[in-house]
Amino acid sequence: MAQAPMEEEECPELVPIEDQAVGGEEAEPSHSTKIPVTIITGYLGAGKTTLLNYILTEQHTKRIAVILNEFGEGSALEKSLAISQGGELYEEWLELRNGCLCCSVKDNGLKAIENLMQKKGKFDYILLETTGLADPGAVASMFWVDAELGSDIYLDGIVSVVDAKYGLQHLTEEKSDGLINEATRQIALADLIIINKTDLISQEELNKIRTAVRSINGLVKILESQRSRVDLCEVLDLHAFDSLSGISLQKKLQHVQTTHPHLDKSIVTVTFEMLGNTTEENLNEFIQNLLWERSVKDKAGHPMEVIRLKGLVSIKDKSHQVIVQGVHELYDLEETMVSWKEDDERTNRLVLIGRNLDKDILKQVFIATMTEKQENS
Ligand SMILES: Nc1nc2c(ncn2[C@@H]2O[C@H](COP(=O)(O)OP(=O)(O)OP(=O)(O)O)[C@@H](O)[C@H]2O)c(=O)[nH]1
Ligand SMILES: [Zn+2]
Repeated sequence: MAQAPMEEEECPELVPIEDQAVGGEEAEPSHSTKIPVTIITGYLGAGKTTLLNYILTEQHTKRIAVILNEFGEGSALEKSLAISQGGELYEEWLELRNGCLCCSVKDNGLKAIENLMQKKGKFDYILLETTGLADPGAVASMFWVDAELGSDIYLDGIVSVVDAKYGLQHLTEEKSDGLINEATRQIALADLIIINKTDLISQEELNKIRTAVRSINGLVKILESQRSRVDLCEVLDLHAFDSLSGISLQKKLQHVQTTHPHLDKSIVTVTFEMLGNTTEENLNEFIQNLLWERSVKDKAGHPMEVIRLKGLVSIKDKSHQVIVQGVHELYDLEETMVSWKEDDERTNRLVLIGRNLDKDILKQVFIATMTEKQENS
């Protein structure tokens, strides 16, 4: 179950979600009948639309719906949701009641998708292109949370297209409010990175951008492309957010290394492993202190800011490995299909991507949370 902190900001004029219980469909749709959504993000002009078009022309077995997510900054009250399928373009107008992306999209965007599916029949796949300045975390969260509401859509993965020529420049742009810039967020959150437009740069420049991307996200798979031409098996059906990714995550986690600040002074990947079992309660406490309370601080006293969290942990009395997923303040624990063998050493491995992260402190806090409650109980 994805967990979110209690909403503190006020969220005016939320449109109530109607038609929740249409017909007698009580059983949650099984995974195979749910429709995956891949979020395609990347800075302005990086090659997102080119990738979408490439997928649409290459993919002939799936009915793919494409959503151009023009929601975002600014005060525009109406935005269009264009959906193309098999070359036809449908457009629906959405009214955004306020400027808040997460609130408006959550209630209107999904509704529009669901309405469209009712009208046009089911799709096999949804591709959603965000605007270049979007924080994909907000968009990802809405699909993730909605999965709890019995929606038949699930988040498959976040793909970020990086402009080979201007990517470095985008990553170093400083925001006046001191927040993490969008280009960096898009890389931190990605399950797959495509460095596109490699025709425009030298091998040396390519190495530089690769290094920069890797320094931010130590976990992500990196592809290179021209005109966004990549093997579609690497893009679709990643299952990056569900327990099916348990096996591949296990392999991946073994190779992740803590990265060191490179460009942006502070965004890094930190990974650590702790032998033993934890409990669900302790794990929740650790994660909530980190993501919600922001009470875990680095040596200089800055709160650690986690954008993406992944892990495989061992919960006492559970026979299978448990996968931990986090995007911003949302997180989720789910039992995988990978069981602990008799002679396996039970272990917990976490990967965190974010700012002001200090591996030693994180490890200490994790251990402290693990032992604290066990002694009490
Ligand atoms: N040289 C070169 N140009 C490319 C490549 N891929 C895409 N382009 C061009 O780059 C421009 C932007 O591509 P888009 O796919 O529209 O980029 P986008 O990320 O969707 O852009 P926005 O939606 O405006 O943020 C277009 O003119 C493309 O033709 C590439 O590999 N090499
Ligand atoms: Zn585009």
